[in-house]
Formats: sequence, structure tokens, C-alpha cells
Amino acid sequence: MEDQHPQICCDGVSPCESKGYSADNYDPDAVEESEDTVTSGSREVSPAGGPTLPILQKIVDLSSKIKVLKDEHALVCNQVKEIKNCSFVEPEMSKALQLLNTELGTLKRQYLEESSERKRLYNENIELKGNIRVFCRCRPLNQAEVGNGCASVVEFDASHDNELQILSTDSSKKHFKFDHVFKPEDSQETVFAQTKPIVTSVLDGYNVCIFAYGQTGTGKTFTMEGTPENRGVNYRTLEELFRSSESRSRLMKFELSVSMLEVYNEKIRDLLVDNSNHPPKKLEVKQSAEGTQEVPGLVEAQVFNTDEVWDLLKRGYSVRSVGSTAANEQSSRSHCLLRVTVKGENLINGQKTRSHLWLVDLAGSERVGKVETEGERLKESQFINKSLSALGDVIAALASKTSHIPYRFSPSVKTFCI
Ligand SMILES: Nc1ncnc2c1ncn2[C@@H]1O[C@H](COP(=O)(O)OP(=O)(O)OP(=O)(O)O)[C@@H](O)[C@H]1O
Repeated sequence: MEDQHPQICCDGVSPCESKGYSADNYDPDAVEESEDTVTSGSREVSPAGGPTLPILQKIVDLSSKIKVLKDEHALVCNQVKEIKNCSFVEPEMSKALQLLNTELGTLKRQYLEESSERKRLYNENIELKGNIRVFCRCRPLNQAEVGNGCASVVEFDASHDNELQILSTDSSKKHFKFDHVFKPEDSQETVFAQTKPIVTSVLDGYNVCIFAYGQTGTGKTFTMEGTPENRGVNYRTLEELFRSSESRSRLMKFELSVSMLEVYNEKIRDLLVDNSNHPPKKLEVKQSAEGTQEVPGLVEAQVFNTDEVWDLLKRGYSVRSVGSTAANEQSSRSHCLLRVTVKGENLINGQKTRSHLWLVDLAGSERVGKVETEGERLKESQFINKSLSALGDVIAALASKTSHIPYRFSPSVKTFCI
């Protein structure tokens, strides 16, 4: 019977050292495969009557493939056994979870420490540059000025972007220094780039205020409001606040709301209320129980995106008191104040902040005689000048760090200092 089995070579044994199957080296997979290969293949018979060398080689190859597969199978079986053994998996998993939680806690703590350090350094840097900063922007000559043959009396120093000189009528030059000077060709974007770092401090919980101050017709409203095609500081600020708050959204949740008011002839008027059908509500600055200055009854509209902001700003600008003067066709006759309230909540430690950003377009300072004002315009000018002079006193007192700051001298100034 033994002789009926074909003699095959395997395990690297050479044909001349061939051996037959026995009960000890029997491999059912290998035999099945071998038999199939030998019986179904075109039988090539060696001169001695056994299979030829190519077939033997195929069998050798298949045998080693089967061995590899068997080893892999044994490995997978062991893995399945391990997975089925829950008493092994659960403690391992809860240990891993515990480790991950500890690591997460450490990372959170480090993140909080890093972000409060960032906040401290950022705002320290702002303070080092000066808590009160003054920029000067010179507008280009307008068509009327060009038509009248006017020439610019402002000279800029190319090597100092914080200085300018004014040519006086007697040909002498007056030298002025600011924190930065913007030239007539500087865009709205360039102007905003300088204010942006201060603006983002409000997200860190600091109160910030930006005033546009200057003679009538010099470009205050253009700088703060801008035009739909060329938007100013107000819109760009809110755009930046949305962008910045989004980029911090993994750590902080922010809520932004907007109020708009004007101080006209020393009276406060809410610009977000439609007063067309009834007399405007009387608004006043009052001290709250917490000691902060508030305007009770002032509309505070929550905003979620820049489209909503633009709609609100347009609404407010459209009802602002403007009039035509000799110096400016569309002169603002009131101080316009845009207040952005930022409420922040730290999502990790629950700490809350509330801060205000005031963006103020002051009415133009003017020499009453020069702008030929009379009647209602004259009364407006007197109020404007009185409040601006009171504001000048407050800023001078703040800058010289005197103990008494004359906030209460004018209702407008009281409003600016809320
Ligand atoms: N940087 C500028 N580039 C181009 N045009 C400007 C610039 N600044 C101001 N203007 C234009 O000059 C005119 C007067 O500007 P604006 O109304 O902003 O002055 P203002 O200082 O707000 O005046 P007022 O105090 O009378 O309200 C406007 O037509 C405005 O578009």
C-alpha cells in the first residue's frame, strides 16, 4: 500500500532524499492540497513513474503557504480568546481611561495657565505702548479744496511715521508728534490695523474706548462709520471681534451685543429705537448698585453675525442728527456712541467677564464764526464746544494722573465715561 502514495519532496529536502508520508508527519491540509494538485493537474510522470520536479516545487510552495496561514490562524484564535475574556478587558480599559482623564486634567490646567499668561503679556504690552494713545489721520484734499486751488499745508517725515509739520501762514512750521500718523493715501484697512490690537483686549475683559476727535469736516465720521464700500473702524471692529471670539471658542464662549446712542444738545437719545411716532424716551446716566455707570432703558441688541451688525449700524446712522454747515455738507451735530458689550464665559473654569468697548464719533470742534452758524446750528455748536472742552479737561486729568477727574461737568462727558 505504501508504494501507492506518490513520493513527494517537501521541507527543502532534495528529490534524492525524498521521504514518504507517515502517521507522524501527516498534514490533512497539505495532503488535500497535494492530492488535488497531483490528481487534477496534468500528470507529468518522471522516468521512475513519480511526479515531475515543477509539480513538486508547487507542492512545496503551497505547503509553506499553508503553514503561514495556520500560524496566523492560531494567532487570531488567541486574540479572540483574549477579547472574549472580559475580566481582562474591563480593568485594562478603566485603567487606560483613568490615565487619559489625568492627562486631560493636566492639559486643561496647562492650557488655562498658558492662556492667562498670554492675556497678561498681551495686555501688559498694550499698557507699555500707552493706555491712552493718540493717532492723527489727515484726509486728502476734497474736490472743493482742489477746485479752489488749495494746497496741502501738512508735511510728513518719511523716516518718522509718528510726526508731521504744519505750515503756518507766516511760513513757519509747527511740529507735532503722535503715536502714529496716517497719511491721506492710507486706507481704512491701514487705520484699523493700528486699532485692532486694542480692540481685542475687550475679549480679555478690559474696557476700551476709541474717540474720533477733530475739526468739522476732517473725516471723523468717514473713519468711524465709513461707507458701504469702504467700511470704517466700527464695522471692522465687530467683524474682528466675531473672528477672534470664534478662534477662542474652544476655551471661551462670548456673547456680543450692541447699543447706539447720541448726545445731542446734551441730551441722550437711543439710536436703536424708532422715535418717529412718539417723543423720544428721556435717558440719563445713573449709578448702579454695583457702582458702575449705566443708562437704564438703553436698547442692547444681541448680535450673532456681521450682517446683523451692519443692519443695526445702518439703522442707527440713519437717525443720527446731521445738518449742513459751511464746513461740511453732512455735518454730525451730535456725539455718536456705539457701545459693544462683550460677555465672556471660560468653558473650563466657568469664570465670567463683562466688558465694554466704546466707539465714539464726536461732533466736530469748530470756531463758531468760521462756520457761519446761527439759530439752531449756533445753539448746537455751543453745546458741542462746551462738551468737547469738558472732555479735553477729563483726558488731560487722566493723562496727568491727578486725583480729581472732572467727569460730572457735562452730561456728554458723563456718558463717555460710563
Ligand atoms: N480719508 C478720507 N478719504 C477720502 N475721503 C474722506 C476721508 N476723510 C474724509 N473724507 C470725506 O470728507 C468729507 C467730510 O468727512 P466727514 O463727514 O467724515 O467729516 P467729520 O469730521 O465727521 O465732520 P463733522 O464733524 O462735520 O461731522 C466726507 O465727504 C468724507 O467722505
